[in-house]
Amino acid sequence: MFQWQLNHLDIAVLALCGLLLALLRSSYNKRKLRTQISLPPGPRGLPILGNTLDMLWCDEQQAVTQWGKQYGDVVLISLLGGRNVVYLNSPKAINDLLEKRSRIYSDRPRFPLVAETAGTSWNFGLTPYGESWRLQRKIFVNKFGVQKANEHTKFQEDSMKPLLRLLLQSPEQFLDHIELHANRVIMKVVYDIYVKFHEDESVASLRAAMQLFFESTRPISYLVESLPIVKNLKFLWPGSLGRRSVAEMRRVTEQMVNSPFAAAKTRIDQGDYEPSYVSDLLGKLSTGSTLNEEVIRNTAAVAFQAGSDTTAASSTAFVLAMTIYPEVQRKAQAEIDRVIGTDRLPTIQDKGDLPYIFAVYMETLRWHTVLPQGVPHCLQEDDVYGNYFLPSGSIIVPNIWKVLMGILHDSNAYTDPMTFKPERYLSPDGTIDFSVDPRKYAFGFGRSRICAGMHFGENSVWIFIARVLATMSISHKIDELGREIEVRLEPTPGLISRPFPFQCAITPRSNQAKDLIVKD
Ligand code: HEM
Repeated sequence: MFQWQLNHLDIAVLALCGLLLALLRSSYNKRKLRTQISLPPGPRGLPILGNTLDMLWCDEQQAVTQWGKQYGDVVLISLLGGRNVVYLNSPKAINDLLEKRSRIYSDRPRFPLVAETAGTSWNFGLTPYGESWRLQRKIFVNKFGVQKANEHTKFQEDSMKPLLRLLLQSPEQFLDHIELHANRVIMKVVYDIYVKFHEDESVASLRAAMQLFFESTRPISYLVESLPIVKNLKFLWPGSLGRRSVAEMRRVTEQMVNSPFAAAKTRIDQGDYEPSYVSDLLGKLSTGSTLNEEVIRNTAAVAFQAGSDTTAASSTAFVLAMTIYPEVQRKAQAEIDRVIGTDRLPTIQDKGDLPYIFAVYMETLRWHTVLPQGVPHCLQEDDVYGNYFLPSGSIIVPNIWKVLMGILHDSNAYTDPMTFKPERYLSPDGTIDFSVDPRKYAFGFGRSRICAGMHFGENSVWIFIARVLATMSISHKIDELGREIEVRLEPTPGLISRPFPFQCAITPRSNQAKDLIVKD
C-alpha cells in the first residue's frame, strides 16, 4: 500500500503554503468586502474637498446631530486628503464598537495642530495605543483609579470650606470660585501646591495652555494633516492661534508641564512637603525601573490638564440646574437634612445613604455633557459593522451628547431630555436604578481609554454638590426692576464644554449653615 511519510521540510513547506493561502484568502475577503458592502451613509461632499467645508464653517455639534437624524446611527464624512470621520450616534453602535471591539478601536488619531502648537508626546491621553501609553496610563490609574481615588477624599472634603467661604463673601463671582476650587484640588493632590487666588501664577499657564488646547482641537486641525500647506497659512488657524508664534505657544505648554513639577520637586528636595502624586512617585524611582522623572512630570501634567476644567464644568452645570429647578433643590436639601441633619456637613462616606443626591450628580453629568463628542478614537484595522465597511485609520467620534439626550427612548428613561430630572434614576423604593446610568457614556469608552480619573472626578463633583446643597440656597438673581434674570443651559463649543456664563443668587441656607462654613 502507498505510504507517504512527511519529513520536517515537507511539514515546513505545507505550513508555509497554509499560511500563504490564509493570507490570500483574508486579503481576497477584505477586497471582496470593500466592493460588496458600502461605507456608512453621510452628507454628500464636494469632489476632492469631501465634507471639509461643512466641518470648517458650521457648528459641529449641531451639524453632527442633524446628520445623525438624517443618516442614522453610523455616519461617515470624508475630509480633504481622504481622511474619514465616523460619528457614532447610538448607544448600540458605541457599545458594539468602542466597548466590544476596543482592541482595534482604542487608538487615538494624530492631533496635528496640537502637535504643532503644544506637542502631544507628553500627554498620554492623546498618544497612540502602544507600550508608552500603556505604561503611563498604568502609573496614572495606580494613583487615581477606583482603588486609590478614596485616598484623596480628605482634601476634596477639606477644600470645600474655603470655597463655601468665598461663596459667602462674593457670591456673584461664583464662576471664578468654582474654577479656583477645581484647580486647587488637583494642584494639591498632584503637586502639593496650594493655589491661593483665582489669578494665581501657578495656574496661569494651565489657563493659557487650555485655551491653546481648545483651539487646536477644532475640526480645522485635521485639515493641517490633509493639506500640510495649511501649517504655513496661519490665517486659517482657528481662534487666536493665527496671531501667535509657534514658539510662544510651545512655551506656554512647556511652562504648564514643567513649572509646577519643578516647584514640587524643590520642596521635596528641601524636605518641606506633604505627600502628593509627584512625591509618592519620585519616592519610588530606582535604577532600571521604567518609571523615570519625565514620566512622572508628564503624567502629573495630564492630571492637571484633564482634571481641572472637567470638574469645574460639571460643578458649574450643577449650579445652573439648581437655579432653574428649585423643586429639585428642595428635595435634595430635604434628603440631606433628614439623613445627615443640620449640625455637620456631608462627607464622601455618606454617598451611599443619599440616593437623591447621587441621582442629582448623575443627572448633572447627563444634562450638561462635559465632553459632548468625547475624545476621538482611531480605528486600527479595516472593520465591518452591519452592512458597513469602516476603513482602517478612520477617526471615530462618539456623539455622547446625542446619546445622553436621546438614548433609551423605549424605556422612557431619558424622555424629556432637556429637563433636569434626577427621578429618572430612582426606583419606586427610592434606591438608584443603575440600568440607565449616564456615567456609562459621560466618561468615555473601552476598558483601556475610558476616563482615567473618573472615580476621582466623581468624588470631587459629588462632594461639591452635597456640601453646596447642605449650606447654600441657589436661586435666580433679581434685576434692578425686581424681575428674575432668566437663565438657560447653553453649552460652550469645543472639546470640553461648560455652560456659557450666567448669573444666579447664592445665599446661606440658615445661620446654622453659615456657622458650619465659618467655624474651623
Ligand atoms: C466630570 C469629570 C470628568 C469627565 C466628564 C471626564 C470625561 C472624560 C472622557 C469622555 C474621556 C475620553 C475617554 C475616551 O477616550 O473614550 C476622558 C479621558 C481622560 N480623562 Fe477624564 N473626565 C473627567 C474628569 C477627569 C479627572 C478628574 C481626571 C484626572 C484626575 C481625568 C483624566 C482623564 C485622562 C488621563 C483621560 C485620557 C485617558 C486615555 O486616553 O487613556 N478626567 N475623560
